Amino acid sequence: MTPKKKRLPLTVIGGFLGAGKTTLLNRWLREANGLRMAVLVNDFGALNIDAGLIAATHGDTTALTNGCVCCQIGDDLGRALVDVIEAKTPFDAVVIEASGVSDPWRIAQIGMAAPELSLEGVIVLVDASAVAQQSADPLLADTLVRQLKSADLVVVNKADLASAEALAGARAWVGATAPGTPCIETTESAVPLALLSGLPHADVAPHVCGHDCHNHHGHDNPDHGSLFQTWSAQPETVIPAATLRAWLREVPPGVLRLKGLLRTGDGEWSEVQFAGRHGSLRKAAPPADDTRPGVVAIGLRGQLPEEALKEFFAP
Ligand SMILES: Nc1nc2c(ncn2[C@@H]2O[C@H](COP(=O)(O)OP(=O)(O)OP(=O)(O)O)[C@@H](O)[C@H]2O)c(=O)[nH]1
Repeated sequence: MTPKKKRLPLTVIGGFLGAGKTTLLNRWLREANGLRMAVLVNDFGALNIDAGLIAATHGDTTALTNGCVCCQIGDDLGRALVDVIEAKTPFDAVVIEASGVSDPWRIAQIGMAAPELSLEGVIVLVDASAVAQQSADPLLADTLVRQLKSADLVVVNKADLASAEALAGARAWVGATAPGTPCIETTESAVPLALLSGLPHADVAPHVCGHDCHNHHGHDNPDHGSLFQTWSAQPETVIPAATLRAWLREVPPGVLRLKGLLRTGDGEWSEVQFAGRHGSLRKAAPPADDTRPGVVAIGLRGQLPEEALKEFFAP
């Protein structure tokens, strides 16, 4: 019997800004243990900080640039997927991290167009500690709902930061928005890699969700690129860790998400993160290549405090 050529499983990770997508990706890469995973990362912003954070520890990461993967860089994604499919040393799986403001289902559709790929599923993360506030914001709600409706599996993450009441609220919101979609709760995006093969295979049934797919994955308002705005800088000077920590305690209003890799001392680098009202700073290995420091902030258009950001990061 001739063995059937195995199609490359594709998984798309989506979810709102800061929900834990990169954390999940890094976890899987740590667990991959001999599996060769191709990772395509898209950030909403001029600098692709995520690719830097992942590439700092793992290889085979392709940064997709130019904003939101689903509506602006279909070609880039297509080209990156062809490279993965045609790689001399074959990959075992491909994972795409969608930007925090994009619709992961659109990305999955681009992937499904390639006969060499088979869609394992779309995993959508939700920040348990912030989703109540985010979904109540009329300007953010549509993006969150669209993401959730794309999911084959919903991961309610950051359970450690949420009160019992907030967790119950997040669970109820997921249940009402994407009824019947499997949902798990995690801290630090603890979704085992082994779970991948258990996801519905969209090449068998386009989407196992119990709804009309067209409506279910409605894309009536894909223009989220104009809803959000980014600001970025590449500060060459050292910003001491204590100064950054103090700033993170009082991030100016209007910043929904901020992340970066910065110099915090002589030969010392730190990863700065802010999402859902929580900021953190941790030491990072100095980048091996000539990566420059960089920081990206995201907010609703017109609400990003650009002057305050510039004053602090790029005076
Ligand atoms: N306390 C806590 N922090 C978490 C958890 N998961 C992720 N984080 C932190 O939250 C911040 C954002 O996590 P990321 O994995 O970068 O989120 P993301 O969804 O990739 O963010 P974007 O790409 O900007 O949309 C980082 O500082 C993480 O270390 C969690 O379960 N609990």
